[in-house]
Amino acid sequence: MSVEVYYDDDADLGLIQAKKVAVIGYGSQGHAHALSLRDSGVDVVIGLPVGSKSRPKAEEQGLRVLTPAEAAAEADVIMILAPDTAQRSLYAEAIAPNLAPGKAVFFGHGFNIRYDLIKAPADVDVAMVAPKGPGHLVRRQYVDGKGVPCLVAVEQDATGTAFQLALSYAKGIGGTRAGAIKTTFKEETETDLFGEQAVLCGGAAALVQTGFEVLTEAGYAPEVAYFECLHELKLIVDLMYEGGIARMRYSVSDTAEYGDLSRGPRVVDARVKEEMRKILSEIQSGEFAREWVAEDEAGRPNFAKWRAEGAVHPIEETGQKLRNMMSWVDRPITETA
Ligand SMILES: NC(=O)C1=CN([C@@H]2O[C@H](COP(=O)(O)OP(=O)(O)OC[C@H]3O[C@@H](n4cnc5c(N)ncnc54)[C@H](OP(=O)(O)O)[C@@H]3O)[C@@H](O)[C@H]2O)C=CC1
Ligand SMILES: CC[C@](O)(C(C)=O)C(=O)O
Ligand SMILES: [Mg+2]
Ligand SMILES: [Mg+2]
Repeated sequence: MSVEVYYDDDADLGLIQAKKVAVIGYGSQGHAHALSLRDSGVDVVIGLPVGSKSRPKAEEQGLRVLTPAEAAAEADVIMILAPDTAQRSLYAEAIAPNLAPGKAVFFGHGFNIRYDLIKAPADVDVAMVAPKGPGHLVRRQYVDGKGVPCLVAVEQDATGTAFQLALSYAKGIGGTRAGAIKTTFKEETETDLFGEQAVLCGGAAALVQTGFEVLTEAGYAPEVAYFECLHELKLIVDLMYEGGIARMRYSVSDTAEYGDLSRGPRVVDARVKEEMRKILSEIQSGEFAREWVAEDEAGRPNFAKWRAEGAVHPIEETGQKLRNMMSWVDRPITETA
């Protein structure tokens, strides 16, 4: 099955420049979309609740900030970049009452549409522009003249132009510099959740922490274990990013490559693969979504407990100390104006 990939020349920036865009939320993705759209010549307004701690940041960066309802009322395109768990009530209270035929509701991730938490009226466009990277890097890449690839999807095409408009939006945030892939809300949501749970965040964090624990519990210095299991991972992944696993294997020693080929499959073995399949089926069945929505409604007790446990894992203290010695590594996460 081949996918359709769109680049800058396939997208007409004029389509989004002709609209007023409300970006609702000014966090990781919100600030990146808003600032890059503005720099691409788009008329942007930010929607944030009164008292939101993001308000001063957006205002300092020269953006006009209204409440979500006011921003939605003014805009032709409403991009929802509040947390996934906040979107359902935000939509019901502030966005739905301010929709009109021909407007567009956009998402940066398909969670609320895929799991039927939001249902838009038939006369509006519903589309998605989902960058495949953290918001702060989406902005950094845009500023550096590069881009983070995006997934673009249309759930509802009331105007007949929803896809071209979404592609134009993707161009405005630098996505079509790297490539925008046409997909569906279902595919984006399920693969994004799987990727972050099994590989990118959950899998990688557990791999790093466990490797660090094995070395330090065996008596090796935490500093050596940190460099080995965390710091160097970025350098190894950089090679994979640039030229695939093959380039990484080309660059490491034969000894490392033999260890990789002979031991890697023992670490990520058939049991791990089976667990990954289970994780995927919980996503596909909606079990994960129900669990996460219930956890959020209960005040996030497990989330808070696990987050606190992670924050005091010994690798964090060791890392903090070592990163302080490498000024070029500890690059603060800033909202690049
Ligand atoms: N983080 C990422 O890089 C990626 C995120 N996404 C998707 O983008 C969306 C946004 O996620 P992310 O950027 O991580 O979110 P963040 O948690 O970083 O930021 C959320 C923003 O929304 C604001 N907010 C909170 N509640 C409301 C509300 N009820 N109404 C309006 N604004 C509100 C917050 O304000 P305050 O400061 O007051 O809390 C904050 O500005 C999600 O759908 C996510 O899945 C997709 C790809 C990557
Ligand atoms: C990998 C995590 C992510 O899906 C992302 C940055 O793409 C997210 O939801 O933040
Ligand atoms: Mg993602
Ligand atoms: Mg995600």
